[in-house]
Amino acid sequence: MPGAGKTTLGRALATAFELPFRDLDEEIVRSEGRSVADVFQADGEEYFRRREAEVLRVLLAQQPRLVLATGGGTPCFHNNLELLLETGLTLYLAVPVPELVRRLQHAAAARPLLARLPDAAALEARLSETLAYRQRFYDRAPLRCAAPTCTVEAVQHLLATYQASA
Ligand SMILES: Nc1ncnc2c1ncn2[C@@H]1O[C@H](COP(=O)(O)OP(=O)(O)O)[C@@H](O)[C@H]1O
Ligand SMILES: O=C(O)C1=C[C@@H](OP(=O)(O)O)[C@@H](O)[C@H](O)C1
Ligand SMILES: [Mg+2]
Repeated sequence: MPGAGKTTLGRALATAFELPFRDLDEEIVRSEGRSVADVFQADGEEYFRRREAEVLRVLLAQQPRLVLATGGGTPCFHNNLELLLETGLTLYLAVPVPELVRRLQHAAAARPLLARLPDAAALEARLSETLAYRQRFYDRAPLRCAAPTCTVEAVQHLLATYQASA
């Protein structure tokens, strides 16, 4: 979900694992030469999702070993989840909606699907609806950590347990 901490934790995990880090939104921004908000505004969500799927495929083909922070919607469109499950190890950051609201209420403008909502109650309603639809995708990730313990150390522990059971 937006605000779950994918970009923040992904960067820290990449440092800890000494792997390159990429943020899919940043790759789209680089490829498009404009912000995510501008892409949504000028060309709409369908266009953004098409570019998101294309940029994801190019990135994974070019750089198979990396830590990748996706966007919150990435696994829910264009079979991206199947690709992510086949090519890598996916981690779902489960963060309760009220905590997402706390993190995003002053930063929603940069996230077009959450922009222009009148107040925190509307933001909470939008996030709850979005999560209710997306949960089925997020639950397919083999690794999951729940706030407030989505730390580098927690993920290292999760990975060790996962690898020991593989
Ligand atoms: N573990 C955390 N605890 C509290 N705030 C966090 C945490 N991780 C990220 N944040 C804050 O939440 C906001 C969204 O983080 P970000 O990494 O951009 O999330 P995402 O990429 O999932 O949308 C930022 O303001 C960030 O500083
Ligand atoms: O949840 C979503 O559909 C989106 C999340 C955003 O990324 P973050 O999850 O990093 O905010 C970005 O990809 C776009 O605004 C759409
Ligand atoms: Mg992000």
